[in-house]
Amino acid sequence: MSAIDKLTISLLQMDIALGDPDANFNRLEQLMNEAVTAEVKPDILMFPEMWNTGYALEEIHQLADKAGERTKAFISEFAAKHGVHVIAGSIAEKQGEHVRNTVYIFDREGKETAEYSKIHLFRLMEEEKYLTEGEQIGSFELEGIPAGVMICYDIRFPELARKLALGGARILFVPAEWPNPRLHHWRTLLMARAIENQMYVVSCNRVGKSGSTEFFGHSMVINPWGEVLVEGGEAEEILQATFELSEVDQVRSRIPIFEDRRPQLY
Ligand SMILES: NC(=O)CCC(=O)C(=O)O
Repeated sequence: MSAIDKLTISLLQMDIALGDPDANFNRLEQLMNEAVTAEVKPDILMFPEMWNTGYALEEIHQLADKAGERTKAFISEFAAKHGVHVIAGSIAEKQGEHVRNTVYIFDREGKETAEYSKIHLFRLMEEEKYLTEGEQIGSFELEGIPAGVMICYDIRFPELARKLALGGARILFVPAEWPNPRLHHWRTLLMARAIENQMYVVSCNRVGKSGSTEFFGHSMVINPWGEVLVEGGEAEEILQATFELSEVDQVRSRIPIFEDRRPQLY
């Protein structure tokens, strides 16, 4: 059993201004202030992929946050002030000569506890031409709960989700910028990752347009049985779900796939 059982998460399904970090920081701050109020106090906030710049890849080396300093200061202060965990979407982060697509995780005290850089770069959006891939998987603990994080295209690689699950993950977080016309893939892959690994899958996708590319939202929280607890529409919104980690144990003991695996054969 995990340290705490019940968690409430708020997903900030936002539009992203292409190549305009100031506008994106301002919009995100407004949404964060709407998401955490005296009446509503989620345990976790989560944002979409590359929310600081969008896919402004040709200018990404100028626009990326240097060592993530601006993002880290901003999120850390908010997390500590409101006592909330933050899965800070991902940002374009500059480290020396390299720009990576990186997610930072903050705890309720505002301390950064983990980071993960996308390991599978998406050629259809030319990420591999401008970005450097990460070299480590995204395993971490959130208040004693083993968890994992993958970014967008990563969900097409079931081996990665399985590795995180075998490492103990009970929740998988997926920030994304997943566009039309692949809604069917988005929903199916997220549900598959939840069902096959019997864990919660929590995804936050952006909305809006970038040139001719349209992003459809449909952020989702899916339980370990594969049921969708909440799903966004196609406009900006804050989605919320409350779930119990003990459901992971219930599903895993009902159909014990982790005991029945035959990895010696495959
Ligand atoms: N930002 C991304 O990784 C997009 C992935 C995507 O659209 C896909 O179909 O895969």
